[in-house]
Amino acid sequence: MIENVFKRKLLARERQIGLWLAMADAYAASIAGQAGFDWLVIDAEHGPNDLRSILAQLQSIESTPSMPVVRPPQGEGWMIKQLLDIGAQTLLIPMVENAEQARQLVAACRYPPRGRRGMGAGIARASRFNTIPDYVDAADDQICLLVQIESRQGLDNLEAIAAIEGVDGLFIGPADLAADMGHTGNMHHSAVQAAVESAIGRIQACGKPAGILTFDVDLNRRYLELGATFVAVGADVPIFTAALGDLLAPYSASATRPPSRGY
Ligand SMILES: O=C(O)C(=O)C[C@H](O)[C@@H](O)CO
Repeated sequence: MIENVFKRKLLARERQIGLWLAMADAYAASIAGQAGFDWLVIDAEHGPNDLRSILAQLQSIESTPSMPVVRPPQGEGWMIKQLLDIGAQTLLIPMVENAEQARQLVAACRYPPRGRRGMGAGIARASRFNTIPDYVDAADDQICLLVQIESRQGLDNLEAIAAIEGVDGLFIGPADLAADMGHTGNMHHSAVQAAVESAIGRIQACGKPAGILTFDVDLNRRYLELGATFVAVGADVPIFTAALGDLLAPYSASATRPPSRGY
């Protein structure tokens, strides 16, 4: 069986530094994989990814030291089935707001009788095309399910969501949380930051690892100090945009200099 190193380290509470990939490009994913990040999010919620582009990125990351995490547009059973069959082992599910939703997600990630994942990996990449003889027996334990808490309702139900066996980590989405709290585009608002910091503590008090994404290095240091285990520190698109703007700036007043506000 292929070991999910991200999951092993997460459960051991080893700090893991990640990068968001929204370029939806396998060649760019290879470059990011060689840069030394522990984990890379292939983002199909806001990146223009489909099953084929996710597959290509999984294949290119496999030959690097990084571990892939796939974020589908939402937590639908049929999407999860396809992603697991192409070999994704770690999923990050957006907008999880209650325990029942979390329970359904866990079931979608596990074979019967523990869950309701459809049989068929024998013809898919997950089992390396049926060359992993014990795949069906060993698969469940290598799947890592991360759920995103990014609304007031999700915060209200945080403890109930964390209590679901099979939820391996809780990841705070500060941009969506800020929007839901009425501070759209301003995750730095003091009320949002207070909610984020409290959530990091509450997740750990439940005995689960906490994760988050921000492009702000000082906030990342703070979150790590507070005990966050898996922290994504940037995203490929804004990094590329800023680097191109910096390159062009000495020659042109029209160089693009986007604000780094983290949404
Ligand atoms: O709410 C958030 O924050 C997220 O879910 C991450 C966002 O999708 C975005 O900030 C990625 O750049």
